[in-house]
Formats: sequence, structure tokens, C-alpha cells
Amino acid sequence: MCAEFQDSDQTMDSQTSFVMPAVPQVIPLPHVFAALGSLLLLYAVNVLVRAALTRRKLPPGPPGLPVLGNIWDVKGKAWLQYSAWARQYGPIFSLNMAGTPIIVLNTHKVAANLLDRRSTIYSDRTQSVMAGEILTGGVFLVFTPYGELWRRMRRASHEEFSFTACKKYQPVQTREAYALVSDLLADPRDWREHLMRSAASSILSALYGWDRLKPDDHLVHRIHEHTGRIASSVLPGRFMVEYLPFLKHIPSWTGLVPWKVWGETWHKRDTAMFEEFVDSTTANAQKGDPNAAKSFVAGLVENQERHGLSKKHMAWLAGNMFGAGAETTAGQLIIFVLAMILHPEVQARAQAEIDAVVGRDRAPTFADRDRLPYIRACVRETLRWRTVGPLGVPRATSQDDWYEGYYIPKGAVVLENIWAMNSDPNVFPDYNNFRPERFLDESGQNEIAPPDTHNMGHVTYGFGRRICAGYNFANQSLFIDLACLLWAFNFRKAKDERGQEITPDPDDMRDGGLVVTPPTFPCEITPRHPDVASVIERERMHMV
Ligand code: HEM
Repeated sequence: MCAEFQDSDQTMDSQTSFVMPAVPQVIPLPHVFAALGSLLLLYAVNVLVRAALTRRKLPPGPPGLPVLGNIWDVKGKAWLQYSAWARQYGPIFSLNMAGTPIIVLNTHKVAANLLDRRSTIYSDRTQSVMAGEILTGGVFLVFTPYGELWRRMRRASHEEFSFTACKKYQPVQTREAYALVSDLLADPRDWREHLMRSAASSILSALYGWDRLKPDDHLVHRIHEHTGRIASSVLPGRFMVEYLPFLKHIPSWTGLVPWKVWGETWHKRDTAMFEEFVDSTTANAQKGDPNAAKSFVAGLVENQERHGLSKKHMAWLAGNMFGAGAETTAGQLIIFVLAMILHPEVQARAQAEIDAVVGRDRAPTFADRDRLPYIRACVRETLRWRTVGPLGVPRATSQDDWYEGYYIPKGAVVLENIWAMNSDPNVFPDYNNFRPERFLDESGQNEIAPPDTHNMGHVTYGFGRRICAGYNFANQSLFIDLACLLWAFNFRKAKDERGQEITPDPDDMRDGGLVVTPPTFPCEITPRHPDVASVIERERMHMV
């Protein structure tokens, strides 16, 4: 990490060296009464609204309790519960969350018909007061309501992350992939940590032009804390203000809303941190640092006027890219390792392709991509087989709509059941198998994809105007990482103390708040040939 970041970070800490208010654990009695009163009022309104809604025909769904509806019906792994309901109620079903309708879309066709083809109605997000308004000040792209500001930020991020623009990040992504190979050679046991660090480092380098991150870098720690704060603040039940939004209007100075003071204070601190990153990147680019000059932030600053974004907007846009891109990409890499140890036949075929095209005297590069169709198919299959975001990011409708005779009211929450679509037996009869060749034509050279999957073969990046803003970058990261990992290593099941193979359960996926990943599992990672270390060190030297 360059000195400017460390210095400026210390300055910021010393300026804000106060004790952060704790989030209140005990709620004062008057609040409780106010809350109960409001809840009763809310229920009464909900009953009336619900009664009005059911006169029109919502999509079918599980019956639920009077007034409260289905709020207690979704337990544990929601994507599995939704997929079971999809089998029972069909491609589109609805739930009643105490008056708020939730519409769940379960097939490619219905999701594409609504989210892609009627995107003006389905591109808003549900609003979270703490995460969307207080902690991130309304400028976090993932949560920003569908409107003018979202459009400006999205256009700016597209210019920096389009398929063509993303090519400028290939050198840092290659550098990170080679560094990952070195880390795994030195310390294969901590493989999961290395994958996480590598994904974070790759995206931070692209955003700010930073050098490779060290494992204990304090800035990464701070940014991860920021992401964790946002992820935990959207958990249901964490803040009462989500159920009683009028509470947000109580001024902070009254001392009655310590949770608001907490959120506002962190918003100020995070804004200062992200703005500092913009300043340092701009300074480094002006000094002639080539990575800073090519970075996402340098691009934003250069076109700031045309994009119509303030410094704060740009700072948060970059911060959001990290939050949305680091753990998701790392999670898919972990899923890939799981697939490799459970499907050695796929691993062998992928390695044969790499040996034929790349050989052993050099490591893979992006220039090999066109000649590695099976590796490209492995990327697609990794994203289809298990996904870090099985239900995507919730949408909200911005006006009433009707679809195949069903009424979808304005303000309904809409969920894309990516899990059900990626494992639809009508589209992928052997959906539980990891079989990359499903995405190749008979020649084995060209990619094929089922309809309504945006030519990707899976819908893991979502749909329509709010489709993942970083998918080109993620696809590039996954390609170069998979190619280098398969070039360098054999992945096998680890053995226990009695010499028995340990087989991880591919269905054991855990919800970590931000991403869904397999729990930690042991894995044996060994170099494929004696020259891996010397070749990768030589490649890394050439990159400096
Ligand atoms: C394999 C890794 C990734 C997966 C599986 C993933 C998945 C998703 C999904 C499902 C959404 C919601 C789409 C929707 O509403 O239909 C999303 C949104 C988003 N993603 Fe990704 N993502 C990944 C990597 C990245 C990366 C690397 C970046 C940044 C460089 C990124 C930035 C974003 C942003 C900013 C949004 C919000 C877009 C908006 O609301 O307009 N993602 N992503």
C-alpha cells in the first residue's frame, strides 16, 4: 500500500478519535408504547389493504395467517423454501408479509418477461432506512432508488466496467492471479483466505490503482468492516425504524435516537475514507502512476462533469463497487474449488485443454481466452451450479402491473429466484451435476446458452437495468483465476487421520448475510508439476 493512504488514514483516525456510540440494546418504555400503537395501526391498515388487494388476483401462494400472512413461513435457507413453493405454485407466486406483497419469479421466461422486458416498472429497489438512507446517505448504487441519480451513477460505472473498458484491468487481474498461485504454493492450507484476499486486492487495484494488498492490510480490514456494517443493518429485525419509518424524523440532537447517531457518524467516517481514496488516486494519476491513471476512479474524475457526479457520489460509487464485488467473486472461487474436488473428471479435462494450449513453460494469460472454450464453460458452470446470491437483490415495482391475469401492485417486493432458474430441471435436466460441456456446441468450441439467460447460460448476475454492474469484471477475474489455478494445481479431497477421504456436502450452503457460500472444508492442493514455482516467479518478475 502506498504511503499516502496510510498517512491520510492515520490523519482521519486522529480527527475522529471519539468513542463510537453503541447501537441501543434497551428501548425506552415510551418508544415501546409508541411502537405497539403504530404496529396496531399498521396491522389495521394492512388488513384493509390486503382485503382490497385480494379482490384483485395476486399470483397464487401459501395461505398464511390472517393479517400476518406468511411472515413466519420462511425459515432457514429461503431459496430452498421458495424453490419448493415454486414446484407447488408455479413460475410466479406471491407471499403476504403482513400486508406487503412479495412476488417471487422462478423461471427464466417469467423473470425475463418482467425484469428485462418491462424494466421501467421493475427496476426500483426496496428501501432500507438504516442501510440505504442513514449509513450510505442514499448514494450507494445497489440501494439507490430507480431515478435520475441512479441513472447517472449507473452510466458512469458502465463506462468504466463495460466489456471493452474492462480490458484495461486485465494486467492487474493477471498479476493477482499469479500472486494467488504463489500464495497457494507457499501456504495451501489457508486456501480460502488467499482466495478472499486475492479477489479483494484485484478489485481495489482496479478501482484505485493500488499495489497488491498484503494479507494484514489495515485498509482492507476497514473496508470489510464497512461492508459488514451494511450487510448486518439490512437483517430483518435489526432496527425498529425499518418497521416504523417515522422514527427517522426524530432529530439526532434529542438524544432519543442513538441508533441514528451511530448510522450518521459512520456515514461521515466512511465518506471521509472513500473521498480520501479518490484524492490519493487522483494525485497518484497526476504523478504518472500508470495503474492509478487507468483506474476506475481516475476515469470517473476525468469525466466528472459529463457524468454530473459530485466527489461524494464518485467516492461512494467506488466504495460500492468493492462492497458488491469482492466477497461475491471470492465466494464463486470457493464454489469452484468445491466443484473441482467433487468432479475430478472435469478438472482433468480442463487441465488437458490448458496443457494443449498453454503448455507448462508459461502461465495462462487473457490472450489464451479464445482458445480455452472449456475453461470459459467452467466459468459459466461455476456461476450456474451454485450461486453466492440465490435470490439476487430485491426489487420493488414502481407502478401497478398485470401479468398473465395476475395483479402485481405498485410497491410490491419482487424477488428473482436465481437458484430455481439455475437449477430448473426443464432447462438443465441434470442440474445438480457440474458439467461445463452443457454450455458448448457439438464442436466443443462455441458457447451455447438457453433462452432468456442473456447469452450467459445462467442468471447469476440478475436481470434488466439493474443487472450486476460489475459482471464483465467478475467474468474476467473468474476466467484468469480458474485458468491459473488449473494450470498450477491439482485439487483433491483431503483425508482424515484414518486416511479416509473427506467429502464435503455440495448442498451445504450457508447464508453469511452478504453472500451464500459453502462452509469451510479441507482440501488438498498440490502443484501439478515441479516447475510451477519457478515459472510463476519468472512470470511475476516480468510483470513488474
Ligand atoms: C461473481 C461475482 C458477482 C455476482 C454473483 C454478482 C451478482 C449480482 C447480483 C445478483 C446483483 C443484483 C442484480 C439484479 O438486481 O438483478 C448485483 C448487483 C450489483 N453488482 Fe454484482 N455480482 C458479482 C460481482 C460484482 C463485481 C465484481 C462488481 C463491481 C466491480 C459488482 C457490482 C454490482 C453493483 C454495483 C450492483 C448494483 C447494481 C444496481 O443496483 O444498479 N458485482 N450483482
